[in-house]
Amino acid sequence: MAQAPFGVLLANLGTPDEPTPAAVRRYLGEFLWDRRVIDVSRPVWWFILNAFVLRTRPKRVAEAYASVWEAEGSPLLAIGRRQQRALKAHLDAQYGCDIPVELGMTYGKPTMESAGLAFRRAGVNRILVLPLYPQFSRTTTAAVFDRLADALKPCPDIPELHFIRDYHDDSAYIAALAESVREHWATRGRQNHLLISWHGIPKRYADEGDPYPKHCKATSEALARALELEPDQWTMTFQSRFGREEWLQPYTDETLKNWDVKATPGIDVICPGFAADCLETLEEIQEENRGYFMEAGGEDYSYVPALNDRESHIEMLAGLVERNTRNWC
Ligand SMILES: C=CC1=C(C)c2cc3[nH]c(cc4nc(cc5[nH]c(cc1n2)c(C)c5CCC(=O)O)C(CCC(=O)O)=C4C)c(C)c3C=C
Ligand SMILES: [Fe+2]
Ligand SMILES: [Fe+2]
Repeated sequence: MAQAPFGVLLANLGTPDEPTPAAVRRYLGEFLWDRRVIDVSRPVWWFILNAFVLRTRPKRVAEAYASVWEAEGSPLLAIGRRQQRALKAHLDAQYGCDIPVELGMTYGKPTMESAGLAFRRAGVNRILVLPLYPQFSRTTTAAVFDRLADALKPCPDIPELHFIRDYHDDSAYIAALAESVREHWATRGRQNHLLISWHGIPKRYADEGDPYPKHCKATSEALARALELEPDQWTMTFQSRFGREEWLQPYTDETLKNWDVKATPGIDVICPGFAADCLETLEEIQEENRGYFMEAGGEDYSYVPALNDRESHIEMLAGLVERNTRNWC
């Protein structure tokens, strides 16, 4: 086979190795120490993190992970591996050569270093970095950038890199989301309303210039347009609050607890910011938040799965790769 013109690094957040308090503690210790995620002054945050957060949170969160753990491991990693294999098969056929596709996590395994080593072994010195975050945020996309730069620090030479910053308004991404909702309606029945839930960030980060909420709004509006929804047929909210600071509003859990169930007894819920299902969708959205809605008197609550390794998602990612590597082919 011909020499590969480039490699693709699929980057995602990372996940614990096991659904145990010890493994979750290791994972959270690395994740929550990143200044891109939490920017509180280091001595103050070191004390809060070690004296409180890492003493209490891992046990509860490990139980939540255990409830969604798959035979292949954490859903985020298991689905990430399936995405990696499917994208590679697609690109190999498209380019007629062996295109290395590696998975690298910002926190935990597989590390960015292991991905870099695989590219070196394959002999590629041009790498397309594709963070699996459609909407840019300093807390996720910029953290990939930092982690990659750290991984490259010991290298005497570095590869040529192209970094995809976001794809929140990519037409194939919006079409894949709309297709997944239509398919869900066809198989599970259509509810009265679509709730579009996004992982939140502290409001202060947005006030300081993080474009994340603007990207979420643009994706939500484009999806609603693609599905021909009227403004009163969809709502956008933010989930996964952490700490005491104000986060982006409206909050998903509060919205569901106060839902007007008489007017709208059934809802479909989608989380377009997650390229792969994970703890935040499978446990927090599909279980915990369903509970709030049903307790409020709701009748039907139906979660539309993430794009995961569905064909239209892989084709969309292959399209991004193609457009961003034209100079290299
Ligand atoms: C200050 C804390 C956090 C910010 C800011 C944040 C932003 C953010 N996160 C994602 C995507 C994911 N987050 C996931 C889990 C998770 N997130 C936080 C905290 C912040 N996230 C924590 C503490 C956790 C772990 C679980 C817990 O302790 O509650 C995951 C799932 C990982 C998995 O293993 O399944 C994802 C994915 C985005 C997109 C985002 C900002 C845009
Ligand atoms: Fe998060
Ligand atoms: Fe959560």
